[in-house]
Amino acid sequence: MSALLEVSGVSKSFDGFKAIDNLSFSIGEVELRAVIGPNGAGKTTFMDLVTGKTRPDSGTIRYGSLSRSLTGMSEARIAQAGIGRKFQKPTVFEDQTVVENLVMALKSPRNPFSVLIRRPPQRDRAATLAEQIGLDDALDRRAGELSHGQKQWLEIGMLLAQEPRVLLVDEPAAGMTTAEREKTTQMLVDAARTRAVVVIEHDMDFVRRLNCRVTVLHEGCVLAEGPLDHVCADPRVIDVYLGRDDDA
Ligand SMILES: Nc1ncnc2c1ncn2[C@@H]1O[C@H](COP(=O)(O)OP(=O)(O)OP(=O)(O)O)[C@@H](O)[C@H]1O
Repeated sequence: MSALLEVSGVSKSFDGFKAIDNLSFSIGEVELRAVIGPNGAGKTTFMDLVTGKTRPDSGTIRYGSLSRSLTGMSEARIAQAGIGRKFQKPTVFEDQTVVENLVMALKSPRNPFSVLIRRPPQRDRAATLAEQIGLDDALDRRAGELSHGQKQWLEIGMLLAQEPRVLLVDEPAAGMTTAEREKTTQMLVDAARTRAVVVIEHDMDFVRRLNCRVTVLHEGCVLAEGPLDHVCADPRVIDVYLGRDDDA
């Protein structure tokens, strides 16, 4: 499997504290990966480094066919290059409808007025995305009226509209009902059929349903990696993560 994203020997300290410590991590072109680990393990900082929000002190992050490292690029340029990120809190345009949100997010052309003049290809593409995220019966509803779970799906749809090659998703299941979690699992599994999807999650039932390779981070580096049952049986993982009631 060829790597789409390759993090090599990356370190990042905050005020002398090593949040990421010589981290090496790679993900394939088409892959679903869960990243788990105790609080403070460096999961969010890892995503901040990949998206350019935070600059590494050392190491390289290579992506796709780009010959240069992502580490010198701006956040906007990294996003344009095909790395999308979903934060924990949904950020949708509450006053716009579902279809308007999706049309605005479409890769090109980025023109909100196309919704008003109902340019068919864009509306059609938005409707297809709405179907993918289970909101096809809510196309003309204001995003502000949606439930928390539906807003999360809308944001996933808006990210998919950008046609990312890598999608980074931070704790998608937080605050969702069981039914919403199951739907979200399916959405991420489907999204990973054509791209790389990396999911940070604490909910182990959710991770189990993703049925994918798991990377366990601890103190800023990879503690274990492999199928969920394999990493869950690792005494080091039990010791630092699963065995601790406050983290599991
Ligand atoms: N901007 C920052 N300034 C100072 N310290 C930071 C900063 N960002 C992260 N850290 C520290 O780096 C460490 C790793 O934090 P990070 O948020 O990446 O962990 P995490 O694995 O995502 O944790 P959680 O599961 O609680 O979200 C923590 O000790 C955190 O306090």
